[in-house]
Amino acid sequence: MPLHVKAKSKWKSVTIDNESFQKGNLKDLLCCEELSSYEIISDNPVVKKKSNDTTIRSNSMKATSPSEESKLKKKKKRKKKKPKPAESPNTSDEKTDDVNEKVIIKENNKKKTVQKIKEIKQDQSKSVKQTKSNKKQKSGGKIVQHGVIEDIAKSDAPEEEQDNDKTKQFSKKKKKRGKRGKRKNNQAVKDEPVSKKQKVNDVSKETEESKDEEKETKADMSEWMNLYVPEPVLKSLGEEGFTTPTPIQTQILPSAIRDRMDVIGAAATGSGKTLAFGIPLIHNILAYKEKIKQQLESRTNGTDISDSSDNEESDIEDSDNHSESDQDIVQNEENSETNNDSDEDENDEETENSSDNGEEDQDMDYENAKPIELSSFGLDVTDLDTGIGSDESDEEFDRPPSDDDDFSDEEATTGCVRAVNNVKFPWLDEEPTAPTKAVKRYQNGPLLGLILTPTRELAIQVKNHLETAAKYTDIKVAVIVGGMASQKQERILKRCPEIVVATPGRLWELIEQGEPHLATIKQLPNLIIDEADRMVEKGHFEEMEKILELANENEDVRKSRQTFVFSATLTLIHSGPLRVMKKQKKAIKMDKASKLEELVRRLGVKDKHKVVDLSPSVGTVDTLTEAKIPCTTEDKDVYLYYILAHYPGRTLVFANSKDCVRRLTSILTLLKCNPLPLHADMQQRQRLKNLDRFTSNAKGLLLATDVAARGLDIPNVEHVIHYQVPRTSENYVHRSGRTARANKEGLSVMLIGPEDNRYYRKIINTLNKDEDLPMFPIEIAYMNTMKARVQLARRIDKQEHGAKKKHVQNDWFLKAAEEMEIDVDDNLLHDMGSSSEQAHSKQELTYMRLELSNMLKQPLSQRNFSGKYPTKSGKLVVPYLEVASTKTAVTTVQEAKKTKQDSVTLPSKRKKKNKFKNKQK
Ligand SMILES: Nc1ncnc2c1ncn2[C@@H]1O[C@H](COP(=O)(O)OP(=O)(O)OP(=O)(O)O)[C@@H](O)[C@H]1O
Repeated sequence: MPLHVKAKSKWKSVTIDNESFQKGNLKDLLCCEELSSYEIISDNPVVKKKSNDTTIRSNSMKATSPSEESKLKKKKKRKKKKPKPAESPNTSDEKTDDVNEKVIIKENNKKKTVQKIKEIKQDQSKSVKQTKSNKKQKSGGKIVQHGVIEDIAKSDAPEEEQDNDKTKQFSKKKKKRGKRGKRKNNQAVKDEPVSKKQKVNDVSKETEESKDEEKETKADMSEWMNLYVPEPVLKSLGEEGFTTPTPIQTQILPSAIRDRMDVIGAAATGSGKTLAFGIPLIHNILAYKEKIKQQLESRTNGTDISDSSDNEESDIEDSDNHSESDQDIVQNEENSETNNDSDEDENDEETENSSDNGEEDQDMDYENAKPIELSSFGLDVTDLDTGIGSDESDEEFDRPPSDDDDFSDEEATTGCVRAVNNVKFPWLDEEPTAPTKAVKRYQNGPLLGLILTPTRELAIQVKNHLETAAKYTDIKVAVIVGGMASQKQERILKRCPEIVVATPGRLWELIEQGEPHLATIKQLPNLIIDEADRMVEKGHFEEMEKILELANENEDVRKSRQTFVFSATLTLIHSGPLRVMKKQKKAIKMDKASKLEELVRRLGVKDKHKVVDLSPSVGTVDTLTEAKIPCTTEDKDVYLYYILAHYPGRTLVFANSKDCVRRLTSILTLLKCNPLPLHADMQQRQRLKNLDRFTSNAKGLLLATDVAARGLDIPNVEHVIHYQVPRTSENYVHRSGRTARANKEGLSVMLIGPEDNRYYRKIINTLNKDEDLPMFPIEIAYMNTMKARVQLARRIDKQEHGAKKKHVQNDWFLKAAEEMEIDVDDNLLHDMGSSSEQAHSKQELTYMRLELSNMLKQPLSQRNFSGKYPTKSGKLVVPYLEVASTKTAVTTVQEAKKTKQDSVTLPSKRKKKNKFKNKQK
């Protein structure tokens, strides 16, 4: 079959040294030219296939006569015919010589391709640059031949083409298949002719994959090795970059996993307590599941389960206890109702009737809205257009609750994706002939771990944390908290998650309703109480006590259960004022031991338990810088504004009441500080939305009550400001612990008004702070302008909020009267003033807003400015003073502290020097 070369670039002359001519080797040669880009064209339509624009170096002879051309072709043919025809698997007697030739060419090509791959693989270890230069150095002729043959081979065989396509598809799939697939694919690459480009691509893909694998294996996890961490958890820890266990994790894991002891853990905020209880929990569940699986297998094989389980080691004792419990579960569940409604419409909007207790976890009000993404909290909740930070944000606080307001569907991404039929657990009674059914049932097992937390946000966070740690297992984690429709949570529970993270109120509500999965709480093998000191506070969580009562009902179950009790302030002791102690001679001083004893008793912890107390003696971590600003109550707003304006890092401001948060939100919004409120009276989705916004903004400002004080792990919070001093030392520790987490620096500042003084003293005493906290340095130059702004903002807020409050109350009263069909005496309603008075008030507000807006455009300080120098344009240029400090707040406080220390020590040094001089005299 005639083949033609179609030039795609210009022929370039090639110089040949004279010696070659003299030897007579090139007597027929007229000229020598080189073609770097070309296309092979065959008369056969099937062979008409383009070569790639492979830029190659070639030595070509341009024949000037037909005889010379034919000679050249013959030469080429002879070269190509070298391989034995027998080597070709496709050779057939019926085929033409041309076809034979092509097959031979293909075989030849295959060999070269394989050789090439080997070469390229070897070259992988060298730099890319080197590889390129190596290729250039190779003989041009060889590469030409390779290129030609490759193209012919490709075009020649449609079947082959298909195979190649398959190979490509396969190579796409291989990524998913992992190692095994990759090995197979490599084989495929060897067997098939592949283009050079494809080869290089494949090899580079392979290298990328092996790099990924390396990354995975590269993380040195040796420090976790003696801590009995399950393999899949190690893998996810490695991925998270957690190569070193924190001290609390190192201390707790062996006792919890190897010795299966109950653990009471106290360690500083941000020290990794969640994983300290999370890893043992995951371990226990994996061990339990493995045991059940083995039992199932032995059942299906006709072996007696009890025999095999009796002979097991290590975990056996515990597992046996579990199986004992399981028997109970079976009995228990047999009596319970079977649910088969996993196909329910997931888009229902339901009314929520949370019964959660405590200031931190109250019922939410609801309203309709669009779904939004809450990345950091892993939730999809419905959106609100209230625009926090906007002038309308006040409405949010005053609006009466609406019935159809709720979390959107599946907002709490529980990670429970399996459809579940029922919560029955009768795998032990299953016929050995039905292994698949039994395995399915086994997957829908009882509740294996319950984690109780005081707030919804913390519960969601813990759930996310555990899901990450357990991502290479089949363990399902669900969150059950108030503020979500209980029907949806019931659906989540039907999927039988092994772990439930919950706030006590909603959990108890569902238990009371007889939710079948939660009914297995009576056989609960793992219980964790996070922030335990808060959870057991008197009258705080009534439901908590009821849950514990139920879980501890069966003494055998309680004894076989593993219980974890954690908090940063578990061992914090309040000494109390000495004069009171002296007066009440009989008063017993609460010490660590008695505090823990009380916890053990109330939570049903086993008598033999391990206490790990790594909490710092001063309550807070070393990396936390603390400071104070003593001031009048009135000036607190100004100082707060000052800190925010000077140090615009991510800041969390705590106030003692929801009303204070509301007021500050309004004022700081007017001052364009973009605050985000967070308190228990807000709708749950708005709470999460604000947390998410705060987390994603490096200069975010969150104004919160103590609902955000415990456990929240928001990355890189730079400052915590206590607008009001917390009433307990525990709250001070937890609030301050939102910054300076995981060995990072952070600042905690207390604004101390006259009403805060005694609480401040108490905190300093309880936390054994050996000295008064340093003053937070303030530059007086800015204060007057700041004060004027703040005062105006306060006036606006007062007028606006006052009118709004009256309006809402009147509306509510009128509505109630209408429902009761009674007339309302006008005297009972708030006087909103005449219409002209109302119009006047509105106008006044507009002026004030305008004035504030102008004020905010002015510089904060006009020092260095005499006001005498008009510019070319005739306007005065007010020098703009950069208000944001170039130093961090932490550095500012630390430097001020050092200067103060120096100034204290200096006079005494001077005195000494003087004494020395006097003596000399
Ligand atoms: N071994 C580890 N290596 C690195 N980071 C870790 C490790 N363990 C936990 N962390 C990270 O440290 C941070 C704090 O952990 P965690 O929230 O568990 O602290 P905590 O002790 O429970 O704090 P708090 O008392 O405030 O609740 C988290 O971001 C967590 O992912």
